Amino acid sequence: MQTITRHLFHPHLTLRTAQFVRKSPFRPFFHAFTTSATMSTNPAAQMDPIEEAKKRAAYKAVADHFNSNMRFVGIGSGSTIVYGVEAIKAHLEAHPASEAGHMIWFVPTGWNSRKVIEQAGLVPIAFDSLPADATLDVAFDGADEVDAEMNCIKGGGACLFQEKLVACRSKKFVCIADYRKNQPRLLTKWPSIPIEVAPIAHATVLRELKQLGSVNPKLREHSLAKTGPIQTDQSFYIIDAPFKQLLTKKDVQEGKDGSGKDGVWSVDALALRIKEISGVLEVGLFYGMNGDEAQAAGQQGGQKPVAVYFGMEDGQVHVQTPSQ
Ligand SMILES: O=C[C@H](O)[C@H](O)[C@H](O)COP(=O)(O)O
Repeated sequence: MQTITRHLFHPHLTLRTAQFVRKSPFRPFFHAFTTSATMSTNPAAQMDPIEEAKKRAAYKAVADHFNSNMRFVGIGSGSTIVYGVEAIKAHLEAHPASEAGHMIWFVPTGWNSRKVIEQAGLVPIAFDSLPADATLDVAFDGADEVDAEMNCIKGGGACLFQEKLVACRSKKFVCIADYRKNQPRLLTKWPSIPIEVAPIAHATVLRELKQLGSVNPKLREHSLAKTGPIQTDQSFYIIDAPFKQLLTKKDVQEGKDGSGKDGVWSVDALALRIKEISGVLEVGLFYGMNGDEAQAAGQQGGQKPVAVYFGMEDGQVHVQTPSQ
């Protein structure tokens, strides 16, 4: 963890890191890094309870879903996944993959994710360098909010497009989060849906989102306004679109209308509708099938996690699976 923190404050990265920290959705990333640094340099210091919750969840998720025989492992983005990489590194120190006669390639979901992989001494492989027939054994990633049906909002750190590519190329996406993310419906505590858009199309996408019922969707900008919009790893923009709380499948089965009337949408209907807008690269709603369901249907992987590990306030880890 010390090396990760040192790397983030390396002079070459100062500007990018500072930009990363300033805007609010990225602050938790910075918080995790600084808190972790405090933890590792001052053993007497108390760890932030939220960071403790993330760490416990990450270690349990890795213990349950990672092993040294794996070949390709996806690594998501954000403050929580840092603990997942820490847990993987610890596992590999005790059970080296070389003893199993091979190496493990770690597939990042963006620039920051790749740096976390590298600083842990693990070996990254770019998504587009994967062998054509390779399916990832597992992908670990965080989320901004998770509903009762394990739909997720992602993209608070602007990495949703590559995260979705990696999740859909993995046998299973395992989500790691703290208790604040565990909500009955999406958009309960997390305020908006991140949407990655082509810069030239941002104004028309904003207009269409308003027509779909989004109240005051905004282009995500650096807090220093003159530095302009945040750019993703694809050099695209992010729009944060608030909507009314999203209905689950169960809500719809019980007769609620999630077709967009009066701005009330179900997760699936809204995700599909937003994806239809010209200029949208990807929407930060992870929904539909999980990896197990996708493989049973002859596909590679799914957007939804097969399990969500929530670090709870009481020190426990709650594991949510589709059967619950
Ligand atoms: O774009 C960022 C990703 O979707 C993150 O996985 C998500 O924002 C959760 O981040 P954190 O672990 O920092 O809460």
